[in-house]
Amino acid sequence: MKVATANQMRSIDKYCIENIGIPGIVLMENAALKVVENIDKYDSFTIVAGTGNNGGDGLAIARHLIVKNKKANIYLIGTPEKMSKDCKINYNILLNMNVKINTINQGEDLKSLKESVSTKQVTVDSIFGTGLSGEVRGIYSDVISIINKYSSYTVSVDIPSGLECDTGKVLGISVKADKTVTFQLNKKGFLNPESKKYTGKVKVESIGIPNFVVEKFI
Ligand SMILES: NC(=O)C1=CN([C@@H]2O[C@H](COP(=O)(O)OP(=O)(O)OC[C@H]3O[C@@H](n4cnc5c(N)ncnc54)[C@H](O)[C@@H]3O)[C@@H](O)[C@H]2O)[C@H](O)CC1
Ligand SMILES: [K+]
Repeated sequence: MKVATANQMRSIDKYCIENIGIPGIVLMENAALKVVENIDKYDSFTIVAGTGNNGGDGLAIARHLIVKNKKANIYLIGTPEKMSKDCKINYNILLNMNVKINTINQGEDLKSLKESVSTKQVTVDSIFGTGLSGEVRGIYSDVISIINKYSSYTVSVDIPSGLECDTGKVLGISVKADKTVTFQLNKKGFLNPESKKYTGKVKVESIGIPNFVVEKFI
């Protein structure tokens, strides 16, 4: 099975968008729908989103769950100003749908997150993906601790947040997922036996990237 590094995934993404003309938001929507396919047998969710494209995936997942009349509590770590372009698109769609988005800035907000993670069936981890760089600290570390302590079933989007894509090493702290839905290709870090504690079962899902593009970079 082919495996990819973070840089290879970024190059594949870039080529799709710039040379083939598949907009990033289309890849993000495909990614979100594949995660929803893997979790839609459940009824209640806590979605924890960062401000990069991994977070954007999570916000799109939340939208599809809401449209399916599932109970979905959304928690955003970071400010809308920091959002990537495609994350912001999905954020604005939810605002236009009058969906409540809880922001986690300080300790007080963590109580609400703990309550949701403890009572909903599934926690969706869409904090960091291939863009994680450097140690996870502060509020991000607090959030991951809460997920690991109180979530009964955790699904990580693309990569458990806190796990380094290329090595499978934990950068300070990582989500311990029951399942990881990773996009298009398995990740090099998942070959590290130590990563199994954090990825749980790995499901590789195509997100509509043509094979010839993958073969160009892998
Ligand atoms: N072709 C594909 O595979 C697709 C993947 N998608 C998703 O996009 C992410 C990668 O998105 P990116 O914006 O590059 O990065 P992340 O969202 O993973 O995180 C970046 C985000 O986090 C901040 N950050 C990074 N390190 C730290 C840290 N140590 N502490 C705090 N904050 C940190 C950074 O500033 C950014 O804000 C990929 O994993 C997939 O989920 C696309 O959606 C579809 C195509
Ligand atoms: K993640």
